[in-house]
Amino acid sequence: MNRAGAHGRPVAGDVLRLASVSKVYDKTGIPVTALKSVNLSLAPGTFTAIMGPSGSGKSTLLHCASGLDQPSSGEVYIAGQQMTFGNETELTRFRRGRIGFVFQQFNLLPSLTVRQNITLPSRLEGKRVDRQRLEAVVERVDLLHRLDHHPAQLSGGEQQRVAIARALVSNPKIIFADEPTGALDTHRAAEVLDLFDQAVREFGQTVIMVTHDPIAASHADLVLFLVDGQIVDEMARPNPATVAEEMARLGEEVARRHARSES
Ligand SMILES: Nc1ncnc2c1ncn2[C@@H]1O[C@H](COP(=O)(O)OP(=O)(O)OP(=O)(O)O)[C@@H](O)[C@H]1O
Repeated sequence: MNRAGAHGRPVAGDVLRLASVSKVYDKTGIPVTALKSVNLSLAPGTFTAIMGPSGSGKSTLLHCASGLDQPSSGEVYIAGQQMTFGNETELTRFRRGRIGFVFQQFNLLPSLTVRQNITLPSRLEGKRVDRQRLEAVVERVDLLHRLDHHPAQLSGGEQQRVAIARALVSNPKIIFADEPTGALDTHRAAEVLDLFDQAVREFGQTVIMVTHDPIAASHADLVLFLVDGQIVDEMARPNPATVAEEMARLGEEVARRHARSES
């Protein structure tokens, strides 16, 4: 069980806590339950991967935990502060400074330089960018020589490193990464995963990442496995072979379950 255990008991100092978070999509009149009373707690300075078969609720979990979407019920806490799902302005304010994002498609602004992209969230907040932090982060992602370039002049891997620097520079409580290596070749993917490792070890960052890739997941301290909207298993000290095996096992279990419900 993850740190909160089956009952979602709070653990002092958690960076992320989900208490009985459920999500039902009901726009079309046919309700789809994507998350079923999920409890989860993450300690600071940890790297967690979320895996599961297609449609198991990984993206929904990431979106509800990061305030990109609103749970149907349950509570989300970031560093002890409850996320209030009032209006978009309130949520944006809550996320700023607390939450960093890294997406599969990088989401950089093409008209801005690398430096401007990295510092944009702080500038939107009206905060001065800490020069020392900026330098340390840019050096760590090895982009010092590219600060005045535009995203179109960079490779995919370099663009993702800009996105990671952007997420790191404001020193958020937690970084949510959605398939961050999905658009990269193996070599670039490894570089990006090493950066997450270093962000956790050197900067004490907390990272939670959705991935389909057992190799990417094996960089995490802990892998959580989702099936039908529930965390059904977890694996500490994962390696690519054990993660792939577990995914195969869960895939077979889901296929059997669906075959039974159809017969
Ligand atoms: N906006 C929506 N409206 C209705 N149903 C949705 C919506 N978004 C997701 N779902 C459903 O919720 C369930 C979980 O979806 P989710 O995208 O979270 O899964 P996932 O594990 O991230 O899938 P994948 O690995 O294929 O990206 C699925 O059954 C999906 O069809």
